Amino acid sequence: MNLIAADVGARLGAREVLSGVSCVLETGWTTIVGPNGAGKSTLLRVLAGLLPYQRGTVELDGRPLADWAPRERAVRVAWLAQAGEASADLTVRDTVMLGRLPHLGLLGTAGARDDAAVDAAMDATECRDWQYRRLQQLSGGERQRVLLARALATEAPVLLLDEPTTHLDAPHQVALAKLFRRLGTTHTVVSVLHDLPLALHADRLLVLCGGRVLAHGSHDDPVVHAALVDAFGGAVRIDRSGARAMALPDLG
Ligand SMILES: Nc1ncnc2c1ncn2[C@@H]1O[C@H](COP(=O)(O)OP(=O)(O)OP(=O)(O)O)[C@@H](O)[C@H]1O
Repeated sequence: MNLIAADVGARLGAREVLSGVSCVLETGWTTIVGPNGAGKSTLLRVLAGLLPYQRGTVELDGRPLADWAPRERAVRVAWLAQAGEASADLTVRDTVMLGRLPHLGLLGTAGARDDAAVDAAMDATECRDWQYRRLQQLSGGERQRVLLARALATEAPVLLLDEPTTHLDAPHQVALAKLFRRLGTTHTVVSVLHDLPLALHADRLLVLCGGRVLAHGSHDDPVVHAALVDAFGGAVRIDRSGARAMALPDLG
């Protein structure tokens, strides 16, 4: 399932935050990178149908996003917010079960299918061991893994994840990158990441700066590397000496 943005322009207040953004997001793991304020979260919110835009079109599987009924869209597009909201009083399991809401009927009764999806999502982010603890009893990184599990529990074919690795330690960041790579073989995974070394493991990078797409392509594309250096004003250098390019801070 793909998401296609064509010439999207979006304003927040009086500011034009996205200008002429076009991109095709399809099966695979794409990471959006760019400096603070580049418009990454705004683009993700537009793609999720959470923010109206003033120009252009966004289509999910060939149909304008706005034409999808909210529940139809919610079972196809999962969303993880940058600072995800969750009730501190809920248990981990109940929080992850909220990801099943778009699937539940009018009575809202979860069945075996929902339980299985919740178990699989908790296993994927390693939070099943504390499924009966409340969110208020978790650390920042543990909470983040629960919120990611909530998004995964939707079993949506399109995952839009705003800074999913926030608060995570190195082993869990690596585990997530592996998960996204694996999911990317069947799903459309779009993440916003600030961690460039990790971002370069995505199948494709979308470099955003000043609300415009500077480049969109493979992690080994020199045009993408040049756009990264451009976007970060030379604070980043790309080392292409190894089997896979690395983005490194350039301290001069
Ligand atoms: N409610 C708002 N009203 C006006 N401008 C806003 C509003 N929210 C965000 N902006 C501006 O829109 C621009 C894009 O914001 P956005 O959150 O999309 O950036 P980002 O690339 O995700 O940044 P970061 O890396 O800091 O998370 C920023 O310049 C920001 O100041």
